[in-house]
Amino acid sequence: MPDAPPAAAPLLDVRGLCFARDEMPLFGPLDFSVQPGEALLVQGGNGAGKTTLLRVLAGLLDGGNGEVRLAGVPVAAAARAGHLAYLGHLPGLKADLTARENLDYLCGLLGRRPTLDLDPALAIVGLAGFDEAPVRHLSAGQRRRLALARLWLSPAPLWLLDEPYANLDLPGIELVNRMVRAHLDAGGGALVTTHGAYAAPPVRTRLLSLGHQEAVA
Ligand SMILES: Nc1ncnc2c1ncn2[C@@H]1O[C@H](COP(=O)(O)OP(=O)(O)OP(=O)(O)O)[C@@H](O)[C@H]1O
Repeated sequence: MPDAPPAAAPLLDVRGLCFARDEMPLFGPLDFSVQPGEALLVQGGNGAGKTTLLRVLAGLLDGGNGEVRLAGVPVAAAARAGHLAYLGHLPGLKADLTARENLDYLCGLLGRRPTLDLDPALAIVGLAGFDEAPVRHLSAGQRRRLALARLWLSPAPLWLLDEPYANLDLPGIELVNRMVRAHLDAGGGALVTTHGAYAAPPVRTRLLSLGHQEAVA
């Protein structure tokens, strides 16, 4: 009988991840993984460490101890940006560049799905017609939508989404949910932080409350 094919490595596998600030432990040790097709919801109150966790995972913040594997391979913090897509509180856009120039710049820096172009991505997030607008003229929600266009263009299978619903109207919340669902259907995975007080993606989701993890679906 032929051997069963090896199981795919998790998109993200975290072992013994701890973080302390000024020698005060904030979280950990944490052990969790994200499989292809799965979202992990990171919950906790204000100041619990959700943003810190995502920034440590994205390699934007030093000081985390433990092992982080991406698709089965240990990846040092400094090398992680090219392997995942991070959507933070601040959209990471350049205010003086136009919406389209920002996408062009970020895709040049971080890569782009070859099957997708910038204009369709702008249209998907509801920014058709805003391509030549400088980002400083966009509202907070429009900037968040532009950051979502960048996310949609990213070739990275793992998304780290910090409060992705912030500043979005109801259609924007539904847009995030559609994007997450499509990304997971295509074999991607996501970590999504939320206070739990409002929207969460309607997808196969496990829950990570900082300090303990439980299956909810
Ligand atoms: N740059 C910083 N310097 C010092 N302490 C910080 C810094 N950033 C965050 N903290 C502290 O670290 C803790 C965790 O902050 P973090 O932003 O990760 O929490 P959070 O769970 O994302 O909170 P919220 O739900 O309010 O966004 C908080 O006590 C915060 O005050």
